[in-house]
Amino acid sequence: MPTHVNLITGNPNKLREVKTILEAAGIEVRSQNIDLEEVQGSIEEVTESKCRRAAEQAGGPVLVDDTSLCFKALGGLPGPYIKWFLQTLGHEGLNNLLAAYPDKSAEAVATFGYSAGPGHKPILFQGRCPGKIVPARGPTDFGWDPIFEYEGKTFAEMDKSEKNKISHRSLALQKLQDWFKEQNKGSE
Ligand SMILES: O=c1nc[nH]c2c1ncn2[C@H]1C[C@H](O)[C@@H](COP(=O)(O)OP(=O)(O)OP(=O)(O)O)O1
Ligand SMILES: [Mg+2]
Repeated sequence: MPTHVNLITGNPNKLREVKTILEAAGIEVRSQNIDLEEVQGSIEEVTESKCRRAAEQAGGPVLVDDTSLCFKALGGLPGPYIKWFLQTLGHEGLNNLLAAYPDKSAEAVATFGYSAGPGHKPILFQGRCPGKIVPARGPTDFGWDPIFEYEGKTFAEMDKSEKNKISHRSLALQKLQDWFKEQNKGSE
């Protein structure tokens, strides 16, 4: 296990969740807020490019998190473009996108990219959480949490610890920790 990671993000809510999850496993989370250009493409392409840029700009090992929200009825859109859809349409507009479809199911997808430094190929770790899109319920402090329902509760209605147990982000970070452990074995 590395003793720390450098999470490059401009999102304080993400940072808080990643800190809670990784610091429980003994990995210190440092962070730099570098504004990274985000390209278009598949979820994996977007994360890989974001991670490469982050490593170049930070000049060392980095971790990034790119989060998608995929609507089944829309063939996976907005996907990695959820940030712009959310900013432009809001919670109500996102619900309205699905008005024409009976299927409200969605998937929250966290894709972390880890790079050992500039020029090193990013390694991706993905976690997916199934849910459905509902009219907003609960506190509105983090993104689309109020409109994403998992087993009867929106993410916003859950305690932070409850969300962190089942979320897309915690599933992805579990894979990252498993990989760190594997790497350690190899070097022993
Ligand atoms: O667990 C989450 N629950 C609710 N909303 C969330 C979550 N995780 C990300 N989000 C929001 C933030 C942004 O509107 C979009 C993802 O965009 P994304 O580019 O990954 O995040 P960002 O630009 O805020 O931060 P960063 O500097 O790490 O790229 O979904
Ligand atoms: Mg972003």
